[in-house]
Formats: sequence, C-alpha cells, structure tokens
Amino acid sequence: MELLHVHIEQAGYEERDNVIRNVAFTLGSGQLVGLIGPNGAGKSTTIKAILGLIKKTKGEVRFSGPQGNYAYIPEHPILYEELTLWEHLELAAAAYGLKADEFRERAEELLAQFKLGDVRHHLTTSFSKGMQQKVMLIIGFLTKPDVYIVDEPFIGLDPKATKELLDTLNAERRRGAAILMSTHVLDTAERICDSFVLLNAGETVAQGDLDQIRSDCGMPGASLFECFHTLT
Ligand SMILES: Nc1ncnc2c1ncn2[C@@H]1O[C@H](COP(=O)(O)OP(=O)(O)OP(=O)(O)O)[C@@H](O)[C@H]1O
Repeated sequence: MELLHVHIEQAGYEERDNVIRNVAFTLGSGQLVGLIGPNGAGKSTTIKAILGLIKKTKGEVRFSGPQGNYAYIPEHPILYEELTLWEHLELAAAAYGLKADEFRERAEELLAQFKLGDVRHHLTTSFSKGMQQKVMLIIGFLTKPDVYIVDEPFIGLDPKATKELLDTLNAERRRGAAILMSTHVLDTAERICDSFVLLNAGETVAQGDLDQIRSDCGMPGASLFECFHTLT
C-alpha cells in the first residue's frame, strides 16, 4: 500500500528557488528508503519540502495511509527548556490525541528500550546530546504514525542506542509503517534500506535498490559507498 507519494518539481529558498529539481519517489507500507547525498546535495531541503515548510515548492506531496499522518524526527533536538522528559511525552500524546492507557504503556516501553526511565522527571536541558536525541526518537515512536521522516538519526547515538533505534524501526516496518531516512552512514544504510534516493546538487543521480544503484553507476558488485563516490 502506498503511504507517501512525493514529486517535487522544484523547491528552494528566497535567494534560489531551484535548490531541488525533479525529485520523485514513493514510500510503501513496510519500506525503508534511504535519502543520501553529499553535504549540500539537498536532503534537508527535500525533507522540508515534504513537511510543507518551504513556501517555494512546486510539485505534489501526498500522505495516503490509513491515518494520513507522519512523525518527523529532526537531526537536532527541539526541546522545551522548562519541561521534563515525561512532560514532553505528555505534550506529544495530547497533541496526537493518544488515549491515557495507550500512552502510558507505549511511553514506559520506549523509556525502558532507550534507557531513559530513571531520568523521566528531569529537565531535558540537563541531558547529554545523545540523550536529547533519544528523547526526539521516543516522541516520534510514541505516536505510531503511518510514515516516519527521520533526518540523520545515527549521529550522537551510542552503539546500544543505535541498536534500539534499528530494532524499533524494524518493529514499526513490520507494523506497516514506511520510513524515509536521510543519512551519511552508508554502511548502515546499505544494510537496512530497501531502496535509495541518491541526490547530488539538487538532482536525483540514482534511485532504486542496491542493484539498480550499481547498474546506474556501472559497477556490479560495488558497495553503496563506492557507488556514492562514483556518482557524486
Ligand atoms: N535557509 C536556506 N537559505 C538559502 N539556501 C539554503 C538554505 N538552506 C540550505 N540552502 C542551500 O540549499 C542547498 C541544499 O542544502 P541542504 O541543507 O538541503 O543539503 P543537505 O543535503 O541536507 O546537506 P548536509 O548533508 O550538509 O546536511 C545548499 O546549497 C544550501 O546552501
């Protein structure tokens, strides 16, 4: 089942309205698609265009899942100074209209998974960078949306947290959610993604599963890392 359809003809900023040109892909139920490309290629701009945060966007973005919703997990934590971790979770639950018992069960499960149970009543400003990143993951996972849009989730996470993240993403895929994930961590992306959208200078230079990417760059048997270097 298709959950997200993206066709951005053009998106950009005040000074330059065509940072992204002709980026198109779909996300189906259970799919994990990696959005990759060098610094400045346009990954964040693509994500912002999908989220409707860029005024100068031409094209179409359609969330077509059963709930029609999504969770965005940003690269840099966005947290309220005056709220504890638990209050952040309550706020998210209220915003998404989660039922109280459903919220508590899901929150406890995620706090245990990401090892933040002991600090639930602490202000998130007292947390390390990695802990703050984990709070953003928990808030995203709390709402069980149709689609996840995750911007570079691996930076700053320790190996245990990375494993929890990968396990939770897999569980969400089994539930039927789709995931768009931008990342520079290509060996992990190669291992976990079903397919890729490889951007360079605002355009798609290769797209599809690893075999399609390999054939786009004429390197059968190459790693994603090697294809990336050839194509960008
Ligand atoms: N707010 C902005 N105003 C004007 N230009 C911008 C703005 N944000 C990004 N750009 C430009 O758009 C282009 C794409 O940037 P973008 O942040 O989408 O790249 P990225 O692929 O996410 O890079 P990175 O891997 O470094 O995060 C770059 O040339 C950048 O300079």
